[in-house]
Amino acid sequence: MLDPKEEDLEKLAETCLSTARQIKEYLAANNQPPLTFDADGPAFFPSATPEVQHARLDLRAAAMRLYHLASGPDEVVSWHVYHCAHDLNAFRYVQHYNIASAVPTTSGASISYGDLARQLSLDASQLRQMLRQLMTIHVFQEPSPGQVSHTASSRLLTHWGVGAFNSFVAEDTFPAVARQIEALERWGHGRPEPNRAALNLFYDTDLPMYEYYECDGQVETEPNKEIDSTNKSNNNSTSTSTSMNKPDNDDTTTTNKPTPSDTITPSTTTTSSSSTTTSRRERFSRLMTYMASTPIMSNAHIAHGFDWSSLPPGSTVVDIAGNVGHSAIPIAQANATAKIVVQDLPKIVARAVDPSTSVIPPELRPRFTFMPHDFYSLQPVRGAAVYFLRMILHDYSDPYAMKILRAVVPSMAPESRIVIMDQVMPPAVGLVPDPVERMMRTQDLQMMMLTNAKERDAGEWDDLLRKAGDGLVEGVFGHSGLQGKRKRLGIMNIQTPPGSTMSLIEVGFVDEGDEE
Ligand SMILES: C[S@@+](CC[C@H](N)C(=O)[O-])C[C@H]1O[C@@H](n2cnc3c(N)ncnc32)[C@H](O)[C@@H]1O
Repeated sequence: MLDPKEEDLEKLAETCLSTARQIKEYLAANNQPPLTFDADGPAFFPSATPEVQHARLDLRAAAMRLYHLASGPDEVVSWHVYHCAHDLNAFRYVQHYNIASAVPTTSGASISYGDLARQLSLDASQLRQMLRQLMTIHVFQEPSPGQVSHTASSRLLTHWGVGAFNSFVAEDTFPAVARQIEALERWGHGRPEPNRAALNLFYDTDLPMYEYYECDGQVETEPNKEIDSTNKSNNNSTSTSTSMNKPDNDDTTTTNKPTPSDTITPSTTTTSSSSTTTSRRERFSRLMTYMASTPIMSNAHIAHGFDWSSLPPGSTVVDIAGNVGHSAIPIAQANATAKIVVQDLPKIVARAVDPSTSVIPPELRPRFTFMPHDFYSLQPVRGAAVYFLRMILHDYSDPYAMKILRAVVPSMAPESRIVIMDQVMPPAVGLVPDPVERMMRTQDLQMMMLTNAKERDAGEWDDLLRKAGDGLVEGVFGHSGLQGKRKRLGIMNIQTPPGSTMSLIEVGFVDEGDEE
C-alpha cells in the first residue's frame, strides 16, 4: 500500500510508472487489451491476481495524490469542488433526458448535436454545454467537430446496472445531499430516526427510504417540493408503523458479469419532468442487483468470512431480512447439513416461495424454510447456531440497530452466534488504500443522507453490541450458566474476505472485559 504520508512528486511518479508497467505487462501476458477510453475497449477491468489489484490501487492512489499536489491546495478546495458540482449537474441532465441511449452505440457511429437535440426536444447549444463538461472526464467525445459519440464510460450509462447507479447518484443523491444541512437544521443534529434524513426532504415524505420504495408507485412525488417540519406525509399510505421496509431487490442473485451490451430500455419517466416512486424503486432495485454482481460486494464472499462448515451437523442458520434467500445459498453450499431459515417481510417471502420467482437451486430447497418476520419483533427461532444479518444494520442509527439486535438476543442459546456482514470502517484516515478509503467514506455519508445511519468501525460495532446485550445476556445463560463470570454480547472475530468491502463480524457471548 502506498505510504499514506508520501508526497514527494518523484516518488509518487515512480510508483505510477512501476505499477503502470506491472498492469500493462499483466494485461499483455493475459491477452487482454490495453486500458482505453475508447467505446470499443473493455468496460470493466478484467479479473486479475491480488498483486495486480494492489498495483492498480497504488497507481490510482499515487496518480490522484500527484494530481492534487500538482493542482495545489487552492484548487483542491476551489476548482475541484466546482468541477464536481457541474459534473453532477451535467450527469443529471444526461440522465434526465436519457441522452446516452440516444447516442449511437455502433462502433464508430456518431450523431450531430443538432440531430441529438431535435430527437430529444432539447436546445442544441445547452446540450453541447452539458456534454462538453463531461467530455473533460472522458464521458462522451467529439470524434469530429459538432459530432458526438460514445466513450467506454458514456456507453456504460446505457448499461442496466451502471446506468442505474449513475442515475441514482445524479438524480437522487446529488439533489438530496444538497438538503443535508436543511435536514439538520429542521430536525436537529444527531437525530436517529430514519425518516428525518436529507432524503426525506428531497422525496418529500415522512416514510423511511425503504418504506417509501415499498409504496410501489402509489406516491407521486415532486422533487424539491417543500414540506413543513411536522409529521406531514404526502401520501395515502397506511404504512406508518415501525417496520422500515427495504426495496424489493429480489433479483440480487444476478451474477452475470455485466457487459456493455446489457443495455436498459429507456425509462419513460426519465424524459418527464417528475419522477414516480415506481421508477425510483425499480432503479434502486437495479442498482442493488448490480452492486451484488460487482466483485467487491459479491455474495460469494459470504462463504469465506466465517467457517460455516464448522457448525455442528443439522445446525440452524437464520438469515434475518434475507430477502429471497440469495445470501443464504453460499451458506447452504458451505455446510451440507445446515437448515436455513430465511426471514423477511410478507411480500418478499411470498416471492421467495413462489416457484416462478424462487432463486434457491432445487437441490438446496429441502433445507430452506421461508418465514415472514418483522425484525423488530422477538426472534421466533430459538437457539439457532447462527443469526445472519447482511447489509441490515448499517441502514440504521444505533437506537434502531440496537432494537433489531435486542429482538434476537433473548432467542439465542449460550453458544449461538450472530454473524453481521457489513463494512467495518477504518478507525482513522490513512489505514487503507486511498481509493478504498474514498469509497468507504462516501458510503458512510450516503447512509447519513439516506436514513441518518452510518458505517461503523470495530469499536463502534462492539459498543453497539455491548449495549444490545445489556440486561438480556443473563436471561440467555439462566441461573447456572454464568459460572461466576459476567458475560456480554461482543465481537469474537472479524474477517474480511479478500476483495470484499464488507467484513463478517462473528458475535457471541464474551467474558466481560474481553476485547476482540
Ligand atoms: C438491503 S436488503 C438486504 C437483504 C439481504 N440481507 C442481502 O444481504 O442482500 C434489506 C432487507 O431487509 C428487509 N426488511 C426491511 N425491513 C424489515 C423488517 N422490519 N423486518 C424484516 N425485514 C425487513 C427488506 O425487505 C430487505 O429484504
